[in-house]
Amino acid sequence: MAVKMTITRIHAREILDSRGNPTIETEVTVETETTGKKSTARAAAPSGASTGEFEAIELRDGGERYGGNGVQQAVENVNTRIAKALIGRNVLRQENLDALMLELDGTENKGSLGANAILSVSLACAKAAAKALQMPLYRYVGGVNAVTIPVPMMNILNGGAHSDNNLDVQEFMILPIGADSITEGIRWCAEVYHHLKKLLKNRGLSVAVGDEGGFAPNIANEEEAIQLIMEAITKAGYSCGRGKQFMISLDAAASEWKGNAPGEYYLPKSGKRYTTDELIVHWEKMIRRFPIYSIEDPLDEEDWDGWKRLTEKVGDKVILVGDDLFVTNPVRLNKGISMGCGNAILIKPNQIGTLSETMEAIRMAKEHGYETIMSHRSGETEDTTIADLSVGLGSDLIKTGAPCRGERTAKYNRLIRIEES
Ligand SMILES: O=C(O)[C@@H](CO)OP(=O)(O)O
Ligand SMILES: [Mg+2]
Repeated sequence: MAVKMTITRIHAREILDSRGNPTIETEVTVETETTGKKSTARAAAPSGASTGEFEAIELRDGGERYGGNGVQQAVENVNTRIAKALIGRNVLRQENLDALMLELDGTENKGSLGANAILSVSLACAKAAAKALQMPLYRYVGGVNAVTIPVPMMNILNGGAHSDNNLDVQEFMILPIGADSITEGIRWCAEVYHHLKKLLKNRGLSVAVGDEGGFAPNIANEEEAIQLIMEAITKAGYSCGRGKQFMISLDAAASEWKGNAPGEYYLPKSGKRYTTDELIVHWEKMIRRFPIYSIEDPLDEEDWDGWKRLTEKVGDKVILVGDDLFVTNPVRLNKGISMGCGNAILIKPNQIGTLSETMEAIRMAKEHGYETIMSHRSGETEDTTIADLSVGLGSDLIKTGAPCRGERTAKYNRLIRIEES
């Protein structure tokens, strides 16, 4: 006999994210048929700043309230249209629930209900199901396969769209690849973070932080930023390089560098211009010079041919991560796989809008040998769902910001607890 856990209540509200912008949070209550016991769980949608052009639509109200950023329409969509369609359904049928919301939305990009509305319901349903079954979320989504903890990629220096002042590259991350556990890896990263702070202070540079908690000093260029980070790693007593304790990852977020025409790049802060081929040469040099584990969005989201050429040239030396390129979308990932673009995918559930499609993207990536990196957004809440998903869905890595700011540490701390369990 199939177990039935019926959705009895769905309620959304508008809350604040870490940038002080409104976002949507949804609560789902389910009743276990055999016992009559009720379980409630909630999930919130995060929000990006350097959003990919091909992401599912995040519904915002427009108008004057919250400068147009309100999500009252998305809240209304959950409390009326989605609630009506899902109440009475079995919460254990996640795929079915997600498919129902897609059907109800009826658009290609979830622009009718809003991907933020849909995601908050999709994740809250999974969390409520896990709670009703008295299991942690990672176990519910991963079953017996949930046995590995990802390596953290900590963004300790912010640039690009995440800070107004300094560098064109958006994120400078450290990876404790030599750590034996995530608890140890997180500690190493936090130690490096504090040494970087000291180094910056000693040089009279600002230690104010960007959106993801990394420092945002006025540094002249990317090379200097990486050198500083490597110095902080050494000062903290660790080694840096392939096969050593730490490696470095970058998120160029090059879709923010659109030039006048396709194949042309303009870096807004330094004022530099590149063609696709010049940028490829630039990345080849950077990889030769520094211990770089991965580069995310090294090229624009529409520069498929450039991605293919770059992957052919350096794909055996470095991980090339598609964020804006793939937008967690199985259709775009499929195109990238068949063309040979990149060798890893960033997984952001809110780029696609449902848990089922997120799982599909991960399944496809794994099947084709692409690394998977679970990721936060630059606008986050204290919701820790992605920590559980990273374990449950077997992500190789997780990027969720600096070891400071509560919305970031909430995820790292959750991973420490999962590891202990
Ligand atoms: O580009 C990214 O990878 C993300 C998260 O770090 O930034 P945003 O959420 O602003 O898109
Ligand atoms: Mg990115």
